[in-house]
Amino acid sequence: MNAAPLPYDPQRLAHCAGEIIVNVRELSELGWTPATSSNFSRRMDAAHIAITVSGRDKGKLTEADIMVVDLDGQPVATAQKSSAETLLHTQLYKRFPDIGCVLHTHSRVQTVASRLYAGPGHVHLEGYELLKAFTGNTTHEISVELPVLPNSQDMHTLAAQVDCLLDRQQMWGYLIDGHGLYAWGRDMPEARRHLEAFEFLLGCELDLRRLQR
Ligand SMILES: CSC[C@@H](O)[C@@H](O)C(=O)COP(=O)(O)O
Ligand SMILES: [Zn+2]
Repeated sequence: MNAAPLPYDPQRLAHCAGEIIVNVRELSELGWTPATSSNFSRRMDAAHIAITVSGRDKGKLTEADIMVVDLDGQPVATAQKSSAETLLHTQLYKRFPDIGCVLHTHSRVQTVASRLYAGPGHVHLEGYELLKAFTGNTTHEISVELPVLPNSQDMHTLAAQVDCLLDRQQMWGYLIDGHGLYAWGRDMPEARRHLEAFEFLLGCELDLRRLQR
């Protein structure tokens, strides 16, 4: 008996999975995905998202660790369990049709910064040449407020907080207190550039705080 045809293009899944695997291996080598933390996704088409399976070692991903969900986060043609934080990915894809990639990491710099700036609720980034790494910015003479949200194990609570922020401002990422960073872009290179820029700028802010004490 023939199996039912897949509702997505398997070659597109292979392409997206390959992109996730290669990039996440590099991020893991930097120490940004400790202890199976972090999750990653890529838009495949208008209705399907390739996303990491929950609980996998992100430094050792293979194609078997990437699955497909729909825009409501429901698994498609698989019994695997997607990331516990799937809703934080799908809310972005649903809301912004041009977002193509969402990256979430737990680096030490991101985690320490999230603790230090949870009180004010944002990290003020100003005067850095690297602010031009964020799409749309053409000068260092601007400021970017990176939001810091309270952590929660309830993804609906977190997603509601993110939605409130997205109603008010254009943004390329946010921190969650004691947790890590979400960053995104239209494709993998853009999302990765934003993620690396946040990591670098947060590292600068932490160094400045230490040196100015
Ligand atoms: C291993 S602790 C980190 C998790 O609780 C979570 O924050 C995380 O980033 C990974 O969850 P996952 O379900 O593997 O996508
Ligand atoms: Zn996480």
